[in-house]
Amino acid sequence: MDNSYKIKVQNVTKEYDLYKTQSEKLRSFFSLSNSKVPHFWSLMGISLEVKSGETLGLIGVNGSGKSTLSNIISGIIPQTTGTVEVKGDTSIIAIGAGLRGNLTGVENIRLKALMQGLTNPEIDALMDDIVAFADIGDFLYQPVKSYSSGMKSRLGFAIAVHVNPDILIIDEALSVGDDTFYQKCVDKIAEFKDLGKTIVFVSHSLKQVEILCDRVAWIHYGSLKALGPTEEIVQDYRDFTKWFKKQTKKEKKHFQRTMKEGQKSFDIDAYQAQVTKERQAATPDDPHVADQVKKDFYGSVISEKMSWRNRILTGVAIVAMLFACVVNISGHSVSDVISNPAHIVHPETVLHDPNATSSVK
Ligand SMILES: Nc1ncnc2c1ncn2[C@@H]1O[C@H](COP(=O)(O)OP(=O)(O)OP(=O)(O)O)[C@@H](O)[C@H]1O
Repeated sequence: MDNSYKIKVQNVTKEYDLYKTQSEKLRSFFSLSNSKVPHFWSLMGISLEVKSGETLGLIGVNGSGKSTLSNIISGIIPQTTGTVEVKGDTSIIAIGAGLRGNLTGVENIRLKALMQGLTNPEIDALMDDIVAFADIGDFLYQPVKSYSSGMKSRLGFAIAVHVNPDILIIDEALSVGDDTFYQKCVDKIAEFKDLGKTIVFVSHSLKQVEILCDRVAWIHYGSLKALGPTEEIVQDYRDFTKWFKKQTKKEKKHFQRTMKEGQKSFDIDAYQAQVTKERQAATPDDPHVADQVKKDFYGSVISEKMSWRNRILTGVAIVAMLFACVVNISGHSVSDVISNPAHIVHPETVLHDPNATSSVK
């Protein structure tokens, strides 16, 4: 196995605002509301590398952040902070990921393949193989929204493995298929491994993880709890689930609540300060560490909230648009209204006054 990395994730966090309504979300986007929206940190600073030709498993309890991480690596959702370097074309297989519900299976095959950079003749040459692998019969000509989760998984898997990606991200795709399809997928994944492709494999099935993965990352309530050889990490995780199962109902609830509270109260500034301190300790002679950390945290992310500059520009654009609308309704030209603003509120005096100097548009 080549030791260079294919995927490098550094200090990645993901914050969600827990809006109650769409209007609350819209108001917050324009920062028109000061009401405190509760936050939730789905990821609280994940750093890991996936080596070229490696299969990395992502395991963890429900809601721990596995899909969030795989979606960030695939570029489906942006991270809140941190950097993600991906060398190669990823292709994600998650149930329904990237499939458009209103398009048929065949249309989805073409769309996803085109998005992956294939030409129409290349897609035509692959079509029969993809159709045979998916094996969903006439449903191929039906809109995907009518598919069962197993059918979506079959189609998604069939497309992803045939467009020849460098990196394959498989998120729980095997859990919904029947036994025949499962075996076909396992064989295909093994084929991919033999070809030296890089795979990120998200699964609750520790057996599948043991069969397929070289290393495993255990994501635990938004943090990277452990990363290492499959056997060791899977054993640690089994020990944890055994311990958890032994707890009383009340203890389990308390544990889960405490972990989730930690995700709600995560302090991104304190995390940035901690990373800065660690890097300064490692490179004490470098005076630019703080600036570099800031760049690493925020340099490659697009803010999901508006900056003050953009808010001002948006405000100016809205005022200009409203002004143009009112001028249009008044029947005057822009220059008339600017030289005599009263025209805007007395349009009829101009429209019907033959002595008026203003021109009517
Ligand atoms: N759009 C969203 N808005 C708010 N919270 C979200 C959103 N998407 C995910 N989350 C939260 O982020 C956390 C991580 O979710 P994620 O789907 O990544 O977990 P997971 O480990 O893949 O879970 P599972 O094993 O159940 O598939 C969960 O608590 C989830 O509720």
